[in-house]
Amino acid sequence: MNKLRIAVQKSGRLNEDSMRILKDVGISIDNGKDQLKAAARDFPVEVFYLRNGDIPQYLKDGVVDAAIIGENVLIEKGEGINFVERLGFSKCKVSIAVPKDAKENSLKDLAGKRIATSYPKTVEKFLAAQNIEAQLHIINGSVEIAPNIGLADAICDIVSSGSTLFKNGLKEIEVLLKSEAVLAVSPKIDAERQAILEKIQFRIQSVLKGRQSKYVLLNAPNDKLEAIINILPGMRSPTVLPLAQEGWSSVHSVIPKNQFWEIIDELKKNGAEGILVCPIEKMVV
Ligand SMILES: Nc1ncnc2c1ncn2[C@@H]1O[C@H](COP(=O)(O)OP(=O)(O)OP(=O)(O)O)[C@@H](O)[C@H]1O
Ligand SMILES: O=P(O)(O)OC[C@H]1O[C@H](OP(=O)(O)OP(=O)(O)O)[C@H](O)[C@@H]1O
Ligand SMILES: [Mg+2]
Repeated sequence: MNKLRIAVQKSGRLNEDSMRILKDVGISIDNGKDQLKAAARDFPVEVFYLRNGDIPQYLKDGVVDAAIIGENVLIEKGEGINFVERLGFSKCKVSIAVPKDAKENSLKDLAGKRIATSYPKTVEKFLAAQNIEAQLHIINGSVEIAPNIGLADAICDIVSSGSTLFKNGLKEIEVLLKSEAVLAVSPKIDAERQAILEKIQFRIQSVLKGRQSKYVLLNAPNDKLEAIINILPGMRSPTVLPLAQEGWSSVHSVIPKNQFWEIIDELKKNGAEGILVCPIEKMVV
C-alpha cells in the first residue's frame, strides 16, 4: 500500500504544534527530527521534515502529498495549491509597518518608497491592486531592522503580538493578510493517498472540535432545571440524570470554549452548584 507523504516544518514555530496534531490523530512517529523522513507506526503515513519555505515547491512537484504549513507561505509561494483545513495554531498577520514617527499612514503613501520584505509576491500583489509602485528589497530574516539601518522606508513581515515592531520603533499601517497553519494538499495527489488524507482530515476535525469545546457537569435543584437547560447548548441537548438526593439532578453538556466564562456565570446565577469542567479529547458529531 502506498503511504501518504506529509511534510512538516523541521524546526521552528510550526514544528511542535504540527507534531502534536499528528499525534492527536493517531500518527505516532518514533524517531523525530534527526531523520529527514520517518514512517508512522500505526498508519500508512510518512512524515518529511522540511524547511517551511521549501514546502510549496515539494507540493507542486508532488514529492509530498500534503503538508502542515503557514497559509502566508502558501499565498506567497504556493500558487495552485489548495488547503483543506485550517488548524487553529500559528495565527499571525502579514503587515506593512513604518517607523513610528513617519508621515506615511497608508499603502498609498508608499509610492516610490523602499520596502524590505521576505514576502515580495504578496506585497507586489497588494501594491499592484492599488496601482502603487514601490521598490522591494528582499531579505530573509530580521526584516524589522531594515528602516533603522537605512535599508528601507517600510517593511512587510509577520506580526503576531506586535512586540518585534514595538522594539524596533515601528508602527503597523496596513494588514495585508491573516494567516494560520493549514493542511495543504498537492495538486498531484493520487486517489489512494487522497483516501488516506480524507481519513486524517476527518480525525483532525474531531480533534479541533474537541479543542474548541468543554464538557460541563453540574448539580441543580429540579425547579431550576428549565432555566439551566435553556442556557446550555449541548451536542443535541443536555443530559439530565437524577441525583441520589431527591429533588436534585445532575446536568451534563458540551459548551463552546470561547463562551465558557459567560455560560458559567449564567449557570451560577440560575442556581447551578458543583460545576465541573473537563477537556474534550475528540468530538465526533
Ligand atoms: N511570531 C509569530 N507568531 C505566530 N506565527 C508565526 C510567527 N512567526 C511566524 N509564524 C508562522 O509560522 C511559520 C513558520 O515561521 P518560522 O519563523 O518558524 O519559519 P521560517 O523561518 O519562516 O521558515 P523555514 O522553516 O523555512 O526556516 C510562518 O510562516 C508563519 O505562518
Ligand atoms: O509580533 P511578534 O509576536 O513580535 O512576532 C513577529 C516576529 O516573529 C517572527 O520572527 P521569528 O521570531 O520567527 O524570527 P525569524 O525572523 O528568525 O523567523 C516574525 O518574522 C516577526 O519578526
Ligand atoms: Mg520566523
